[in-house]
Amino acid sequence: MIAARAIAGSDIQPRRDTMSQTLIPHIDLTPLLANTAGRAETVAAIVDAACDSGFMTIGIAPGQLDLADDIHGRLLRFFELDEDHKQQLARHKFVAANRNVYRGYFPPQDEDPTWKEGIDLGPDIAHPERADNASGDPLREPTPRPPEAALPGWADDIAAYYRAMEALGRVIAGALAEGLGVDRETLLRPFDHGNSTLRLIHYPERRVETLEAMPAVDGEGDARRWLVGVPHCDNGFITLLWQDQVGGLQVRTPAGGWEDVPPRDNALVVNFGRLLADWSSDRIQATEHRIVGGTRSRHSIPFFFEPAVDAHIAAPDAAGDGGYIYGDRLWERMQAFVEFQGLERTPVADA
Ligand SMILES: O=C(O)CCC(=O)C(=O)O
Ligand SMILES: [Fe+2]
Repeated sequence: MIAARAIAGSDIQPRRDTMSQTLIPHIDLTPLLANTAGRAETVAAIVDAACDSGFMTIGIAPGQLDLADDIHGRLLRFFELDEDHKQQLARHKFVAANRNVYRGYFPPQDEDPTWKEGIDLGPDIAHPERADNASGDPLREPTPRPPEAALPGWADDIAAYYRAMEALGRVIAGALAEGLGVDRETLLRPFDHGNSTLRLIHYPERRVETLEAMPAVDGEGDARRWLVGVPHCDNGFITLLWQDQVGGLQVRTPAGGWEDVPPRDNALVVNFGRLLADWSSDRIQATEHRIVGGTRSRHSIPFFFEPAVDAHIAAPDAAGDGGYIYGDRLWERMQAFVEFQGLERTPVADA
C-alpha cells in the first residue's frame, strides 16, 4: 500500500511515474456492492487511491447496478437529435430565447481547444420533486429535455442511470468516511437532496487540416493526438466517469507528465474534486486531467456527485477552511470552465 501523503506526513513515499507501473489503481467494488469478503481492504484501497493519485478505476460486475447492459449507448442517443431539437435545449448563453442558464445543451465552441458538445442534466430528471421553478437560482433550475417522441425511452434511461450513480456516489463517499475515520452521516447528509450533474459529452471527429494549426501532443502520422479537453481539476466532490473505447483521458503525474487512463470494460473512472480536497484539508487529491484525440469521435459520461445547493459543508478538522455553503462555493469555482464563463447567477430577465 502507498502511504497517503498528508496522513504520512514526512514519510512521503516516492510516487510511481513509469509506463509499466501505473499510477491509477483498479479496485473491484464487489465487496462493497455485494457485501462479500474483503470490505476493509476495499475501503483501504479507495482511501489510498483518493489520497495518493486522486484517480482510480472501479470494477463493477455486469448487472450489479441493475442497469441495462447497453445503458451508455442508450444515453448517448441524445447526440442523434437533429440541430433544431438541440437548439431548443441550449443554454441561454447560446440561444437567447431559452431561459435555462446552468442545465441543458452546450455546442462546440470555436474559440477554445476544448472542442466538445454536451448536455448537463440535473436531479429533477430522476427526482421530479426536486424541480424548482420558484427560486430563480440557476443552480436549481429544471433541466430542459427533448420531447419523448423525439427519443422514446431516453428519459427513463437517464433517470435510472442518474439514480444508480447517486447510489454509487454514496458508496464511495461512505467508504471515504469510514477509511478516514469521519462520521459517515456527517459526510453523507449534505448529499440528501443533492444537486449532482449527469453530463453527456461528444468530442466530434475533426479533419486533420483543422487540427494542424496546433502542435500534436503525441503520436506520429495517423496516430497523432491533439489536445481536445484542456487540463483541469474537477470542482465538486466525486466524479464517476464512463468513457468509450476510443480513450484519450490522461492524468497528470507527479513528475509533471501525463498518463493515459485506458478504457476498460465493466469499469468506471473515479476522481475527486477540489471541494472534497478542501474538505479533507488536502488529504484527498483533486488531480489534474485532460483529453487528447481529435481525429476520432469520442464520447464520455461523467456524473458529478454533489451535495444540495444550500448544504453547509464543514471541514472535519480545524485545519479545514471553516465551512461554506456548497452552491456559493461551486458557482465561484465554476467560472474557470469554458462552458460556464460569463454566466450570471440570476434568472434570465424578461425580454
Ligand atoms: O471526457 C472525459 O473523459 C472527461 C471529461 C472531464 O474531465 C470533465 O467533464 O470534467
Ligand atoms: Fe474533469
